[in-house]
Amino acid sequence: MSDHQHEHTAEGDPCAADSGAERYWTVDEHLADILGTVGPLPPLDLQLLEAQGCLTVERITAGVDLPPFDNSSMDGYAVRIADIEGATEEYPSVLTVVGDIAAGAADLPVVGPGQCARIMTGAPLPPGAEAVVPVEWTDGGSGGKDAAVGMAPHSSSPEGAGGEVRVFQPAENGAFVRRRGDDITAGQVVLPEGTLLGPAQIGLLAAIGQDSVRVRPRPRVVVLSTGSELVQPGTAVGPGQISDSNSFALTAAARDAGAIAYRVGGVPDDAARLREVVEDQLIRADLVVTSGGVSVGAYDVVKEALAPEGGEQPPLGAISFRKLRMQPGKPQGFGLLDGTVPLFALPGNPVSAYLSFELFVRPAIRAMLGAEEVHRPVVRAVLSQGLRSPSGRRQFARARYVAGGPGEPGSVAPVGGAGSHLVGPLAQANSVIVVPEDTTSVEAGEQVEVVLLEAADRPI
Ligand SMILES: Nc1nc2c(c(=O)[nH]1)N[C@H]1C(S)=C(S)[C@@H](COP(=O)(O)OP(=O)(O)OC[C@H]3O[C@@H](n4cnc5c(N)ncnc54)[C@H](O)[C@@H]3O)O[C@H]1N2
Ligand code: MOO
Repeated sequence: MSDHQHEHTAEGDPCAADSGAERYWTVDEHLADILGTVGPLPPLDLQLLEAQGCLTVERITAGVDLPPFDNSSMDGYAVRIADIEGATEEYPSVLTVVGDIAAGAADLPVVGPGQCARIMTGAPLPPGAEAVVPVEWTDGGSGGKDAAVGMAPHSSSPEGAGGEVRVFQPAENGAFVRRRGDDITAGQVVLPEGTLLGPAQIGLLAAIGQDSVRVRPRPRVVVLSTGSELVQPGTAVGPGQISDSNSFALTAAARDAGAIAYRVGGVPDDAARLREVVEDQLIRADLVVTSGGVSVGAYDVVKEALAPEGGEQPPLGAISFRKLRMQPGKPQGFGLLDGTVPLFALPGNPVSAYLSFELFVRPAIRAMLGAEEVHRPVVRAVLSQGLRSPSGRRQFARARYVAGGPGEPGSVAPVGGAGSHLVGPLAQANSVIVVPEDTTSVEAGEQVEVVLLEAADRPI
């Protein structure tokens, strides 16, 4: 066995120390419990920019035509086509300019035979006009024979809105005119139910005059970490202390999943204090995530606070603490606070906490958002180095995945060892290799299942 393979054995891993008597849940049973408990949040009307990244809950119908009126797609002259038939550079049509129409103009001149109106892009086509000729096809009203390259600004040259203009080319009926309703007609369904609102969809809603939209809102996720050893990053780390990294990683992961996430810094190992904090946070939480304090240690306060045994206080909710057939992430707590707010009590080891979030909390957040696909993408890839795995556990080994060429599987290499404290390699990983419960080793060259943690597409 190579040194590298040795690193990936479960030897020395605390998760290997099972008592045997207790019932273990499978990963799939735990996930089924979660997805059977958590559902989409009730819809809300949100301001357009608040709704970015959310899914619509009803189809959106336009109440207006777009464009709302016939208008010019060019800066030029609004003309009657009979007046410019056969026009050439040598024999231009000479038209009388009866007015100047800016975008937003409401009072429009009538264009009669032999007449035209100077018109800007987006300005309404005046009555009588049938087409627009771009200013480049004219002398721009200069009286000269040469084509104009542009128009003098109205403020410095108001005379351009009068006098005469020479047109050097004919145009077809409707040339450079954007017709009312050629984009969208009133009554048309512009976004089906379940549309993900990105920039273009938000722009469309604004274009049809909507300032709010009915969506599944982003869940508000409160992340708290427990442990008296924790200090906040930026403050001095004393003997036996460590920086609280879980609350940062999990808050970032919650945002990445599409939630509005609130990070609550470390709560000391004091069950009464933790109960208070959780109760306070319930005001703003659609989902609560804690890390630490769920194994069998004397200071594992999350269990004590949330599922007190024989205590005086009633439990805050029905939180079940269980062991899973997985590594990392063996101890897990899940249930509803107050009968409504899901709480995930994740293990404290940083790798366990983060991977538990990706595998269990992220799907719950996405289910609350109303997403159809709640899981990270899974692919098959060729393992580039042998890997050992504990028996009876589904192992999630941190890895780097490289996509293959067209029609080819990608390749995947484990990074770091199996220790749940290894945050360095975790930051290099873009995926996890899934080794099934009954597999204790996989050889280089074999295909494995890989969960991609960095999807190419966005959260929902
Ligand atoms: N006798 C046993 N001991 C342990 C078992 C077991 O079955 N029997 N399970 C081990 C496994 S597996 C895990 S995972 C951990 C879970 O422990 P807890 O959830 O109770 O977490 P803590 O004890 O509070 O902390 C574990 C570890 O993680 C560090 N930690 C905690 N919070 C943070 C944070 N916010 N940021 C960074 N690091 C954090 C903490 O300092 C500990 O080193 O239990 C094993 N033990
Ligand atoms: O099972 Mo624990 O690996 O360190 O979460």
